[in-house]
Amino acid sequence: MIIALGSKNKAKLKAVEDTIEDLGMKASFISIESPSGVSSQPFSDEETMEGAANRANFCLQQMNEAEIAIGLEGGVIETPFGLFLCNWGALAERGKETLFAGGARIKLPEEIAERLRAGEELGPVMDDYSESQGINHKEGAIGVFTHGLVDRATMFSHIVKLLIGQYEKRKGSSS
Ligand SMILES: O=P(O)(O)OP(=O)(O)OP(=O)(O)OC[C@H]1O[C@@H](n2cnc3c(O)ncnc32)[C@H](O)[C@@H]1O
Repeated sequence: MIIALGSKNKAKLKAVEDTIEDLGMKASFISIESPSGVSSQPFSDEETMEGAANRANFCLQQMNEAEIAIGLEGGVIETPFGLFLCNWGALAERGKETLFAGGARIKLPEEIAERLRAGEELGPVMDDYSESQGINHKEGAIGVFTHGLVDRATMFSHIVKLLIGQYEKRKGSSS
């Protein structure tokens, strides 16, 4: 079985690799850059979900050899308690309804939230905050603000498991 991923982001690649290994799946995976079709900093669950679904569907269209394609998208969501990280995954399969799964959420510190509300993107803001480069490919904001206990790859691997689990359940139900 071939699984396609609609991104070249290292944390997302690791999440899919780790999941295939953890689940002992007989699967190989390929990845291509896929457009999200939403703003570069999604600001709601709906926009983040749409980005994930667009990436998965684009990827499946481009990759004929793939049975399923996964799109993973990061965003933020405004709540009465502050601005929270939100992450979504979508799994596309030919002729079937797209499956969705959401990831863990944590509140962003107000100094980060204010910069996002003013129009900046989380990736560069996190690099600036951490005095590092490419945090979105490494531990991510979730890793930085959980003292490394849950990094971006771990958070996304949970989403990928939720997607593969729903896919397997659907496959089992229809056979
Ligand atoms: O290559 P792609 O797949 O586009 O990965 P990305 O990290 O650049 O893009 P996302 O669509 O996942 O995230 C949207 C924006 O939010 C940033 N972002 C999201 N989650 C983040 C996190 O946990 N840490 C740092 N930046 C994050 C990211 O860098 C983008 O600027």
